[in-house]
Amino acid sequence: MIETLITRLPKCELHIHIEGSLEPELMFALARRNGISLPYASVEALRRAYRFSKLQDFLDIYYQGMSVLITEQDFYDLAWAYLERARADNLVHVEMFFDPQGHTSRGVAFSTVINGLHRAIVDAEKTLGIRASLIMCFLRHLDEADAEKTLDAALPFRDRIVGVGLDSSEAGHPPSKFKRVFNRAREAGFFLSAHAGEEGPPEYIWEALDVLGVARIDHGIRSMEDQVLVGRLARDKTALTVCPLSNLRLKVVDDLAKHPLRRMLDKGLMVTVNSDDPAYFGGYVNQNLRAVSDALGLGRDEIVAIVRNGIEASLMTADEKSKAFAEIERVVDEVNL
Ligand SMILES: Nc1ncnc2[nH]cnc12
Ligand SMILES: [Zn+2]
Repeated sequence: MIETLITRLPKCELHIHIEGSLEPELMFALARRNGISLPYASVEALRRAYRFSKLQDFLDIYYQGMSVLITEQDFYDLAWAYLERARADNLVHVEMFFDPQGHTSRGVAFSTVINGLHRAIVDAEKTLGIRASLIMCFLRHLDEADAEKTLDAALPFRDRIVGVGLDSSEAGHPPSKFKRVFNRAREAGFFLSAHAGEEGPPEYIWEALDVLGVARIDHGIRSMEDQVLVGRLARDKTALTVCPLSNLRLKVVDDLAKHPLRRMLDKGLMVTVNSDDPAYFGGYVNQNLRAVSDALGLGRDEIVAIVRNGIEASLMTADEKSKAFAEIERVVDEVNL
């Protein structure tokens, strides 16, 4: 029954790295198309390599995987495959991260990336009825000057990018390292978010809020180690884009039954559930919702609250949000748990 509810509710995804949706089958197809050889004999061998003991283990494989993306059509095919999959999960709106420096550092032009992703988004809106927006992330293991250059490259495409985020290796790379570039992004009118408190300490969440001035925290699960911070996040209704299967696969939690998500909800935090890098972590949004529902015994009210949070925290228009809330009411009545 919870299963039916999860499937049928209209949902948003606010934390998906589009390069992290590159399924092994598509990775091999693109490698073949572009004459690139991968250091794995088969799709199965590649999948077997997806055993991580920390964030950096994953990132090493993730950057290697994205090296098959060369042409505009590759970026189109990547985003299109994800959007079709998202539609099957009944997502109505997606805010999609992309990592331009993961491509420009390999000689792929910024315009190639953005043109391919944007074209898939336009087509998906027309033929799948799903809306998507792009959030450009700076790689925090690189220096701020590199992020500044990336922001300069993005400005001609300002109308195709809604926001700016911060991702990659968290430990040792505090948000404050990117203070100036985030200030510039704010002045240019971008929505701001940052990964913080995934592996990094609660101090990084404070910095993301107070130094970078972000409106949303990606992950943020380590906020639970600082009750003053929890109070602040709850009072301000700051959305946290939590990614349970990612946390499990990257050993941020060793057991989903111990995941802090339910405690976060109990503290009044605005928790949303998302997939992060679904091709690597074994689940899209519905699978993440199912997994936490099973492991933490979440019932109808908690699932509906999480899904409503995702809609509320999204960049959809007020009108789109009202429609989604009305559809939630309708589905809840119909499923009648
Ligand atoms: N979970 C994650 N944390 C930080 N950077 C990432 N880039 C892609 N996935 C990420
Ligand atoms: Zn992420």
